[in-house]
Amino acid sequence: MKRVKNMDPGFSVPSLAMLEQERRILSELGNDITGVWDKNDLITLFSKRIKSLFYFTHTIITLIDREDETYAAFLLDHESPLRSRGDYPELVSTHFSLNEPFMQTALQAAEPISFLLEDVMDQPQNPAFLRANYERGARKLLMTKLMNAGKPMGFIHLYSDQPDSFSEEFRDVMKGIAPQLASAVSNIIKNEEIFKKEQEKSVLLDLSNDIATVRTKAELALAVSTVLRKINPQGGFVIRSINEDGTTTGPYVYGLNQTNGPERLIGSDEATCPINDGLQDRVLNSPIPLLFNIDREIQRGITSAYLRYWQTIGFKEIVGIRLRNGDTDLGILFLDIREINIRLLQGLCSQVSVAMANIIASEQIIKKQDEQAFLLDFSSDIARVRTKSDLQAAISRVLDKILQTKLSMIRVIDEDDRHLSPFMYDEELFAHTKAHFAELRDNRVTVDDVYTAEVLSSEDGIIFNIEEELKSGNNYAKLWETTGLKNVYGMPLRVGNKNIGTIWLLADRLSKLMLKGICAQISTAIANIQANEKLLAYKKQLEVENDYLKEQIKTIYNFTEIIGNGEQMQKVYRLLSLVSESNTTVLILGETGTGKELIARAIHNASPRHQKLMVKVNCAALPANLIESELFGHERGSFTGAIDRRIGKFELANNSTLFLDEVGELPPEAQAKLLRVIQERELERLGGKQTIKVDVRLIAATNRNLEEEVKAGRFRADLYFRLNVFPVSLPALRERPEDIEALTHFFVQKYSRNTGRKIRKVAPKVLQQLRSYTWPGNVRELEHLIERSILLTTGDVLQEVHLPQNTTIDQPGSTHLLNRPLEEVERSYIIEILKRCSGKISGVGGAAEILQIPGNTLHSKIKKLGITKSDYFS
Ligand SMILES: Nc1ncnc2c1ncn2[C@@H]1O[C@H](COP(=O)(O)OP(=O)(O)OP(=O)(O)O)[C@@H](O)[C@H]1O
Repeated sequence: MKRVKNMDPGFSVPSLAMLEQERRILSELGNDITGVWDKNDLITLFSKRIKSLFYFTHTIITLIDREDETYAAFLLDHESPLRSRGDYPELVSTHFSLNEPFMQTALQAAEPISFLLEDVMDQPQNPAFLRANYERGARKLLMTKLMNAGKPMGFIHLYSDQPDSFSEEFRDVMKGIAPQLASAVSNIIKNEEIFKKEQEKSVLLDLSNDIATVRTKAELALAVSTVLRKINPQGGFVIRSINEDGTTTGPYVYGLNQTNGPERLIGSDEATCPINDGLQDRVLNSPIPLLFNIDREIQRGITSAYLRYWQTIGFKEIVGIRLRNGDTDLGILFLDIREINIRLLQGLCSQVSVAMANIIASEQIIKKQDEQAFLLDFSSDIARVRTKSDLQAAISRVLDKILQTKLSMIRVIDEDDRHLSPFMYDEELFAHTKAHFAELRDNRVTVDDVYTAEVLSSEDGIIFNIEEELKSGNNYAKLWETTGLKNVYGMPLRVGNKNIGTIWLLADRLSKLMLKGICAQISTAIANIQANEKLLAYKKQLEVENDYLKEQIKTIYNFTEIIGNGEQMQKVYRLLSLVSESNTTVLILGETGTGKELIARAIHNASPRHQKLMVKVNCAALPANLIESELFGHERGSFTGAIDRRIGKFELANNSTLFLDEVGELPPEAQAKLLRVIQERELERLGGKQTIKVDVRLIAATNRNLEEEVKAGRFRADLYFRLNVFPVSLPALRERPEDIEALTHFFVQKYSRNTGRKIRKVAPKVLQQLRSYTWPGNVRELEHLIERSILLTTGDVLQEVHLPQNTTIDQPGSTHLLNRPLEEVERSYIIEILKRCSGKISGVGGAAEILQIPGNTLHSKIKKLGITKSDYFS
């Protein structure tokens, strides 16, 4: 509706009625405008009323931003011809500088001022919207300043496609209604602010209602999604929480809209990113929300996987704001929104933070409860453990199957408090690197070893990151790497305050509480196993001692009763009283059957060690290949036939006396070992690695002339000197005939008692016979003779003894064998065979082989029959 007056400048005098109408319209407009609170209302009202009076094509209201000296569109006309332009959104969102010539002119003008677009649009600094309007047909622009509290707050721009538009009258009208327009704009701004605040309040209030009931992550995700929908219905969000390690973050909860595609990052491995990635750290350090352009951040070189993922799902700009509870950073809320409303976001974040802290706290409580329940289960499993295999089973059940944790190695500290021996490990785990594993396993690790020392001295163990250990050249790391797990947990095993070993577990993650609990349980189990093993060893030792004792009781009569008070034996007694109480090594020399063992027992019984059993080893009675095992013991599997661990006689005699009978018969290797044990007072079992300290008193005996044996090279001189510390020589029976009577009476009594006979006397003739015999088998021979004779005696007097005829012994092949006792025949026959074998008893071509009896049996027979070397070497 073009106004006639404007269309025809010549028609200058308006009719009264027209003026009236104009005044009425303007006054109505003024009244109506002051009541406007909404942007659309204002522009509609303005266009409706003014366009019926004056001609213009479209309008726009801009507002000045004093802070950054700019102005930007505030109120747009729906009829603007610019709307069809591609750059329209940019034009209406651009903040133009106030300091360009066009705007400066408009600002300085006291009254509405018009411009011909042609004149101003191409001036270099002038705003782009001038040319844009021109291109859409506008020719003239009228700028009317809107004032608020004496300062310009903005402009109403009116455009016309007629270069002669905007008459003086129109400018007067605009000047007249400018204050009302300004106050309407102020109202709208205020109204918008109030509305915005109300909206914020209602958003936060709704959120706080929702948040109050949040207990789980899913509920938190829902609450944040709901609030976000109000702020930006299209946007998604991700909350990344700070992991336990304090250096990385991972996705915590998220809400991505439908267009954002699959949420594949969540829970996947790459989702964990370092905090210091150049973006997350910036957000965490900023008290206000930060807006990021994702493409730009990636161009800047930030490589974190979440950023690339967001790019692929179409996020363009992201606002990041830190989530904190008190002084503790919890994580970051990333929102897919373009506009930052600091107050709203801060309100949102503080509520989310509280909810998140609550969820984390309740998750921790649940986790702790789960862990405690788990440890309780484990502890009841462990309580049943008695053996290593029980423990291995319990560990594999719990660690492997439930915690995805592998046992690399348990080492326990040896008795020497210095070395650590492998106690348990999972060989399967290193199946591909068997050789390397075996090499490291067999290393004699000590408590001073770098990693072991570090672990043993730590309070709660050390976590070794395998990747970092590889870089730093840790030799074990190459082995660990093959398992594909990330960390090694080296933990001390302790019972009370005492370190008992180390445990090395492989896992990606383990909680401290669990680790401590598991290690405490395993420590107890190991201590129990060790105690149990000790108990079994004691039991075994007791059994061995017991067997030994039983065996000894069969052969031992009355140790303290040594018969014979003659001059020769008195000398012996004097020596015994000198040496018994000390720990000195005694070497007892004497022919066979002179009572060397008896004297050895007498020394032991008179020594402070008498509470414990004296242990005897007959060095002649054992095959050479078993002597070492007999003396020093062996570990299981140390040689063929060693099916069980065995304690040697040396260990058995710990804190007691070891009697080495027939020491002259020891083979050379055994002599060397014996020497070492005597020198060092410690030994190693065959096939064993551990050294065992022993406190043993040695008594050795031999019927050989050891000096000659040394000279002949059959006996080590150094061993001889070690044994010959305190020699005691026992007289042959023929050298002490004065004792024969007492010995005879002693044996008569003993065997009468044993056989139930009542022989009270020995005929003088018999005593005479006994005294005149040469006794090659010494006291033993006398004892056996009396035993035999008693069986043949019928009355209560021993009237007859059957002494061997020395002259006939040497002729066993003769007819004299007839009419002789079986034992004598046996004796003569054995001597004959021994002569033929040049004294060789066992082995190929030995007497035992010819006689077809075991070597040990032949030894016993030789002893029993009183056969000496002089019998067959003469
Ligand atoms: N003085 C003694 N009083 C009582 N019995 C004795 C005496 N001397 C030896 N005997 C007895 O003689 C037997 C042989 O003694 P013993 O075994 O001690 O001799 P030995 O010298 O060790 O013999 P061998 O060298 O053959 O091993 C034993 O039964 C022992 O009790």
